[in-house]
Amino acid sequence: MAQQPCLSLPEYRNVSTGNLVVKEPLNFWGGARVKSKDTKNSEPVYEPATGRVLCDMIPCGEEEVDQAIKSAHSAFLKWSKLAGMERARIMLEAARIIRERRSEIARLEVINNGKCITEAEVDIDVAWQCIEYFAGIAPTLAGNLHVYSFTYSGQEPLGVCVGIGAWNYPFQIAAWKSAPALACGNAMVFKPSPMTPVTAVILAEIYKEAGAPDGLFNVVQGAAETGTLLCHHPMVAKVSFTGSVPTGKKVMEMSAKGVKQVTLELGGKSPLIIFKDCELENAIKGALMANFLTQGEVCCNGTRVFVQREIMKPFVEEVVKKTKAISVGDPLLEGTRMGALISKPHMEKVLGFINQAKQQGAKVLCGGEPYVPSNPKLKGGYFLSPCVLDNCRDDMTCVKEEIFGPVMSVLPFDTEEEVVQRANNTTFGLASGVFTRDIARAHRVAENLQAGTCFINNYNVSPVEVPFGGYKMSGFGRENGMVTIEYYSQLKTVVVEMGDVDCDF
Ligand SMILES: NC(=O)C1=CN([C@@H]2O[C@H](COP(=O)(O)OP(=O)(O)OC[C@H]3O[C@@H](n4cnc5c(N)ncnc54)[C@H](O)[C@@H]3O)[C@@H](O)[C@H]2O)C=CC1
Ligand SMILES: C[N+](C)(C)CCCC(=O)O
Repeated sequence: MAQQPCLSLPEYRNVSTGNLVVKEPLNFWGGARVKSKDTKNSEPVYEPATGRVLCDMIPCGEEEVDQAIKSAHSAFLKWSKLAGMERARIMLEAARIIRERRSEIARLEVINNGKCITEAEVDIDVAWQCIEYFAGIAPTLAGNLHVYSFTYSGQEPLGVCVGIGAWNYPFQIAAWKSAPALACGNAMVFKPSPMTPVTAVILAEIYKEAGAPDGLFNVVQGAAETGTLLCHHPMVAKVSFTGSVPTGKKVMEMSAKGVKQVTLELGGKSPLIIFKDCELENAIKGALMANFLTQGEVCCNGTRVFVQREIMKPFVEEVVKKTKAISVGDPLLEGTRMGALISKPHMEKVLGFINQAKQQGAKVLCGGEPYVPSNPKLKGGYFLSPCVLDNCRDDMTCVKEEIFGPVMSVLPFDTEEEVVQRANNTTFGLASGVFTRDIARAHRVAENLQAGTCFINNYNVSPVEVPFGGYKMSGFGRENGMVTIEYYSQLKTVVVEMGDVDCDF
């Protein structure tokens, strides 16, 4: 096996856009970075802000996936026997190291993903908060004793869990999946998206440095083929997936063959409903937060913005003014508020949605075009000016399908009953939002919306203490919050007879 010791990584704290090349191996198992064996299927990974090759993603084959899973299994045997307090101590140390290396990890995330630095720093904070939160739960995972029937039940881990991640929150997704898994006593093999292979391996190094047994958190690189190998492997007990609906269905099918548990965190086309009695300035800020974080590449974004007709004009005027003022450019600069989309094909897909919207009668109020920053080193980057679409109708493609780009569709409505019905008229159900000063209306609308989250008078705030996940085709299972423990553990019931066996035979 081509194993290498933990490398001392270059100082990422000082890298700038356009000058980093990652050469270190990006897999991790057995407590060390591992070079992929077969380079023939390697794919270039691009820096979104420049279009330059950042590194090669060399997918893991069957033998390597097997090694990673076996490494996880041997760690699981040790880790699952530790007391919750001991697991917590190691996880808290991992959270502390992430905090210490925040700036360096955030910069790497920016270079690989294209999002702006202020957002990436928040993502890294959410990652260590998530690990800290689940570390806090680990010692509390005691069972229940039913004294008079003398039975007891307790939570046991599942075994080796697989995490499959998307490219929009690479480090944070790795933390959201590994923290509850490890807190419950499981081990994990994580496969990042082939487009963002760079930061998950740093999380693996951090867990090791914090004292985790070798093999506890492993990283295998690859795309669909490697993901398939993971889902089919007989030693895997669970798959937690973040990504698109079509791939989520495949993951579920493959997992069904081995009766593996599944968590699916899939796409969305979430509604944001703005009533005329709202505080308009906050509603406008909410609409921007609901659409333009991470260049609009966020699964829970509120991309269908329903605005009550009476306030449509002032809303649109101000939203367009603020959208035009978003500074797009070098994502590593403090002043930038929107970076580059993940890839050229993805940018073209988003532009295709905008063109189709125009053909179907939507009006582009601003943006929606490739943007070339003045800095020459960014001229090959995948930048797009943020876009607001007016004259939208519910039957348009831009209103029905997940675009995953900086495109807000604005739709007028008249009554609460009508808008709730239209908001629910989708196969997705990840998130939703409502702006109103009427507290009774806010709760009524939240109750009637078919979505896993409803934000009242804000959008896209997801503290790690609260569950996050979808209704309908946006998936099932939850991430974050106490409830996630249920998705990474199983219950053992022990029945104790205190007298003689009452036998019918
Ligand atoms: N819910 C969300 O947060 C996300 C939604 N999306 C949506 O999906 C679209 C396509 O993006 P992709 O990155 O191609 O998403 P995808 O769903 O194909 O990929 C997500 C992950 O699944 C892996 N994967 C792909 N095929 C697999 C298979 N057969 N078995 C196991 N794993 C497999 C990928 O390598 C990646 O790690 C986006 O344009 C967006 O609309 C994408 C990323 C995240
Ligand atoms: C961090 N947050 C809540 C804005 C989005 C996380 C979900 C995703 O992976 O898109």
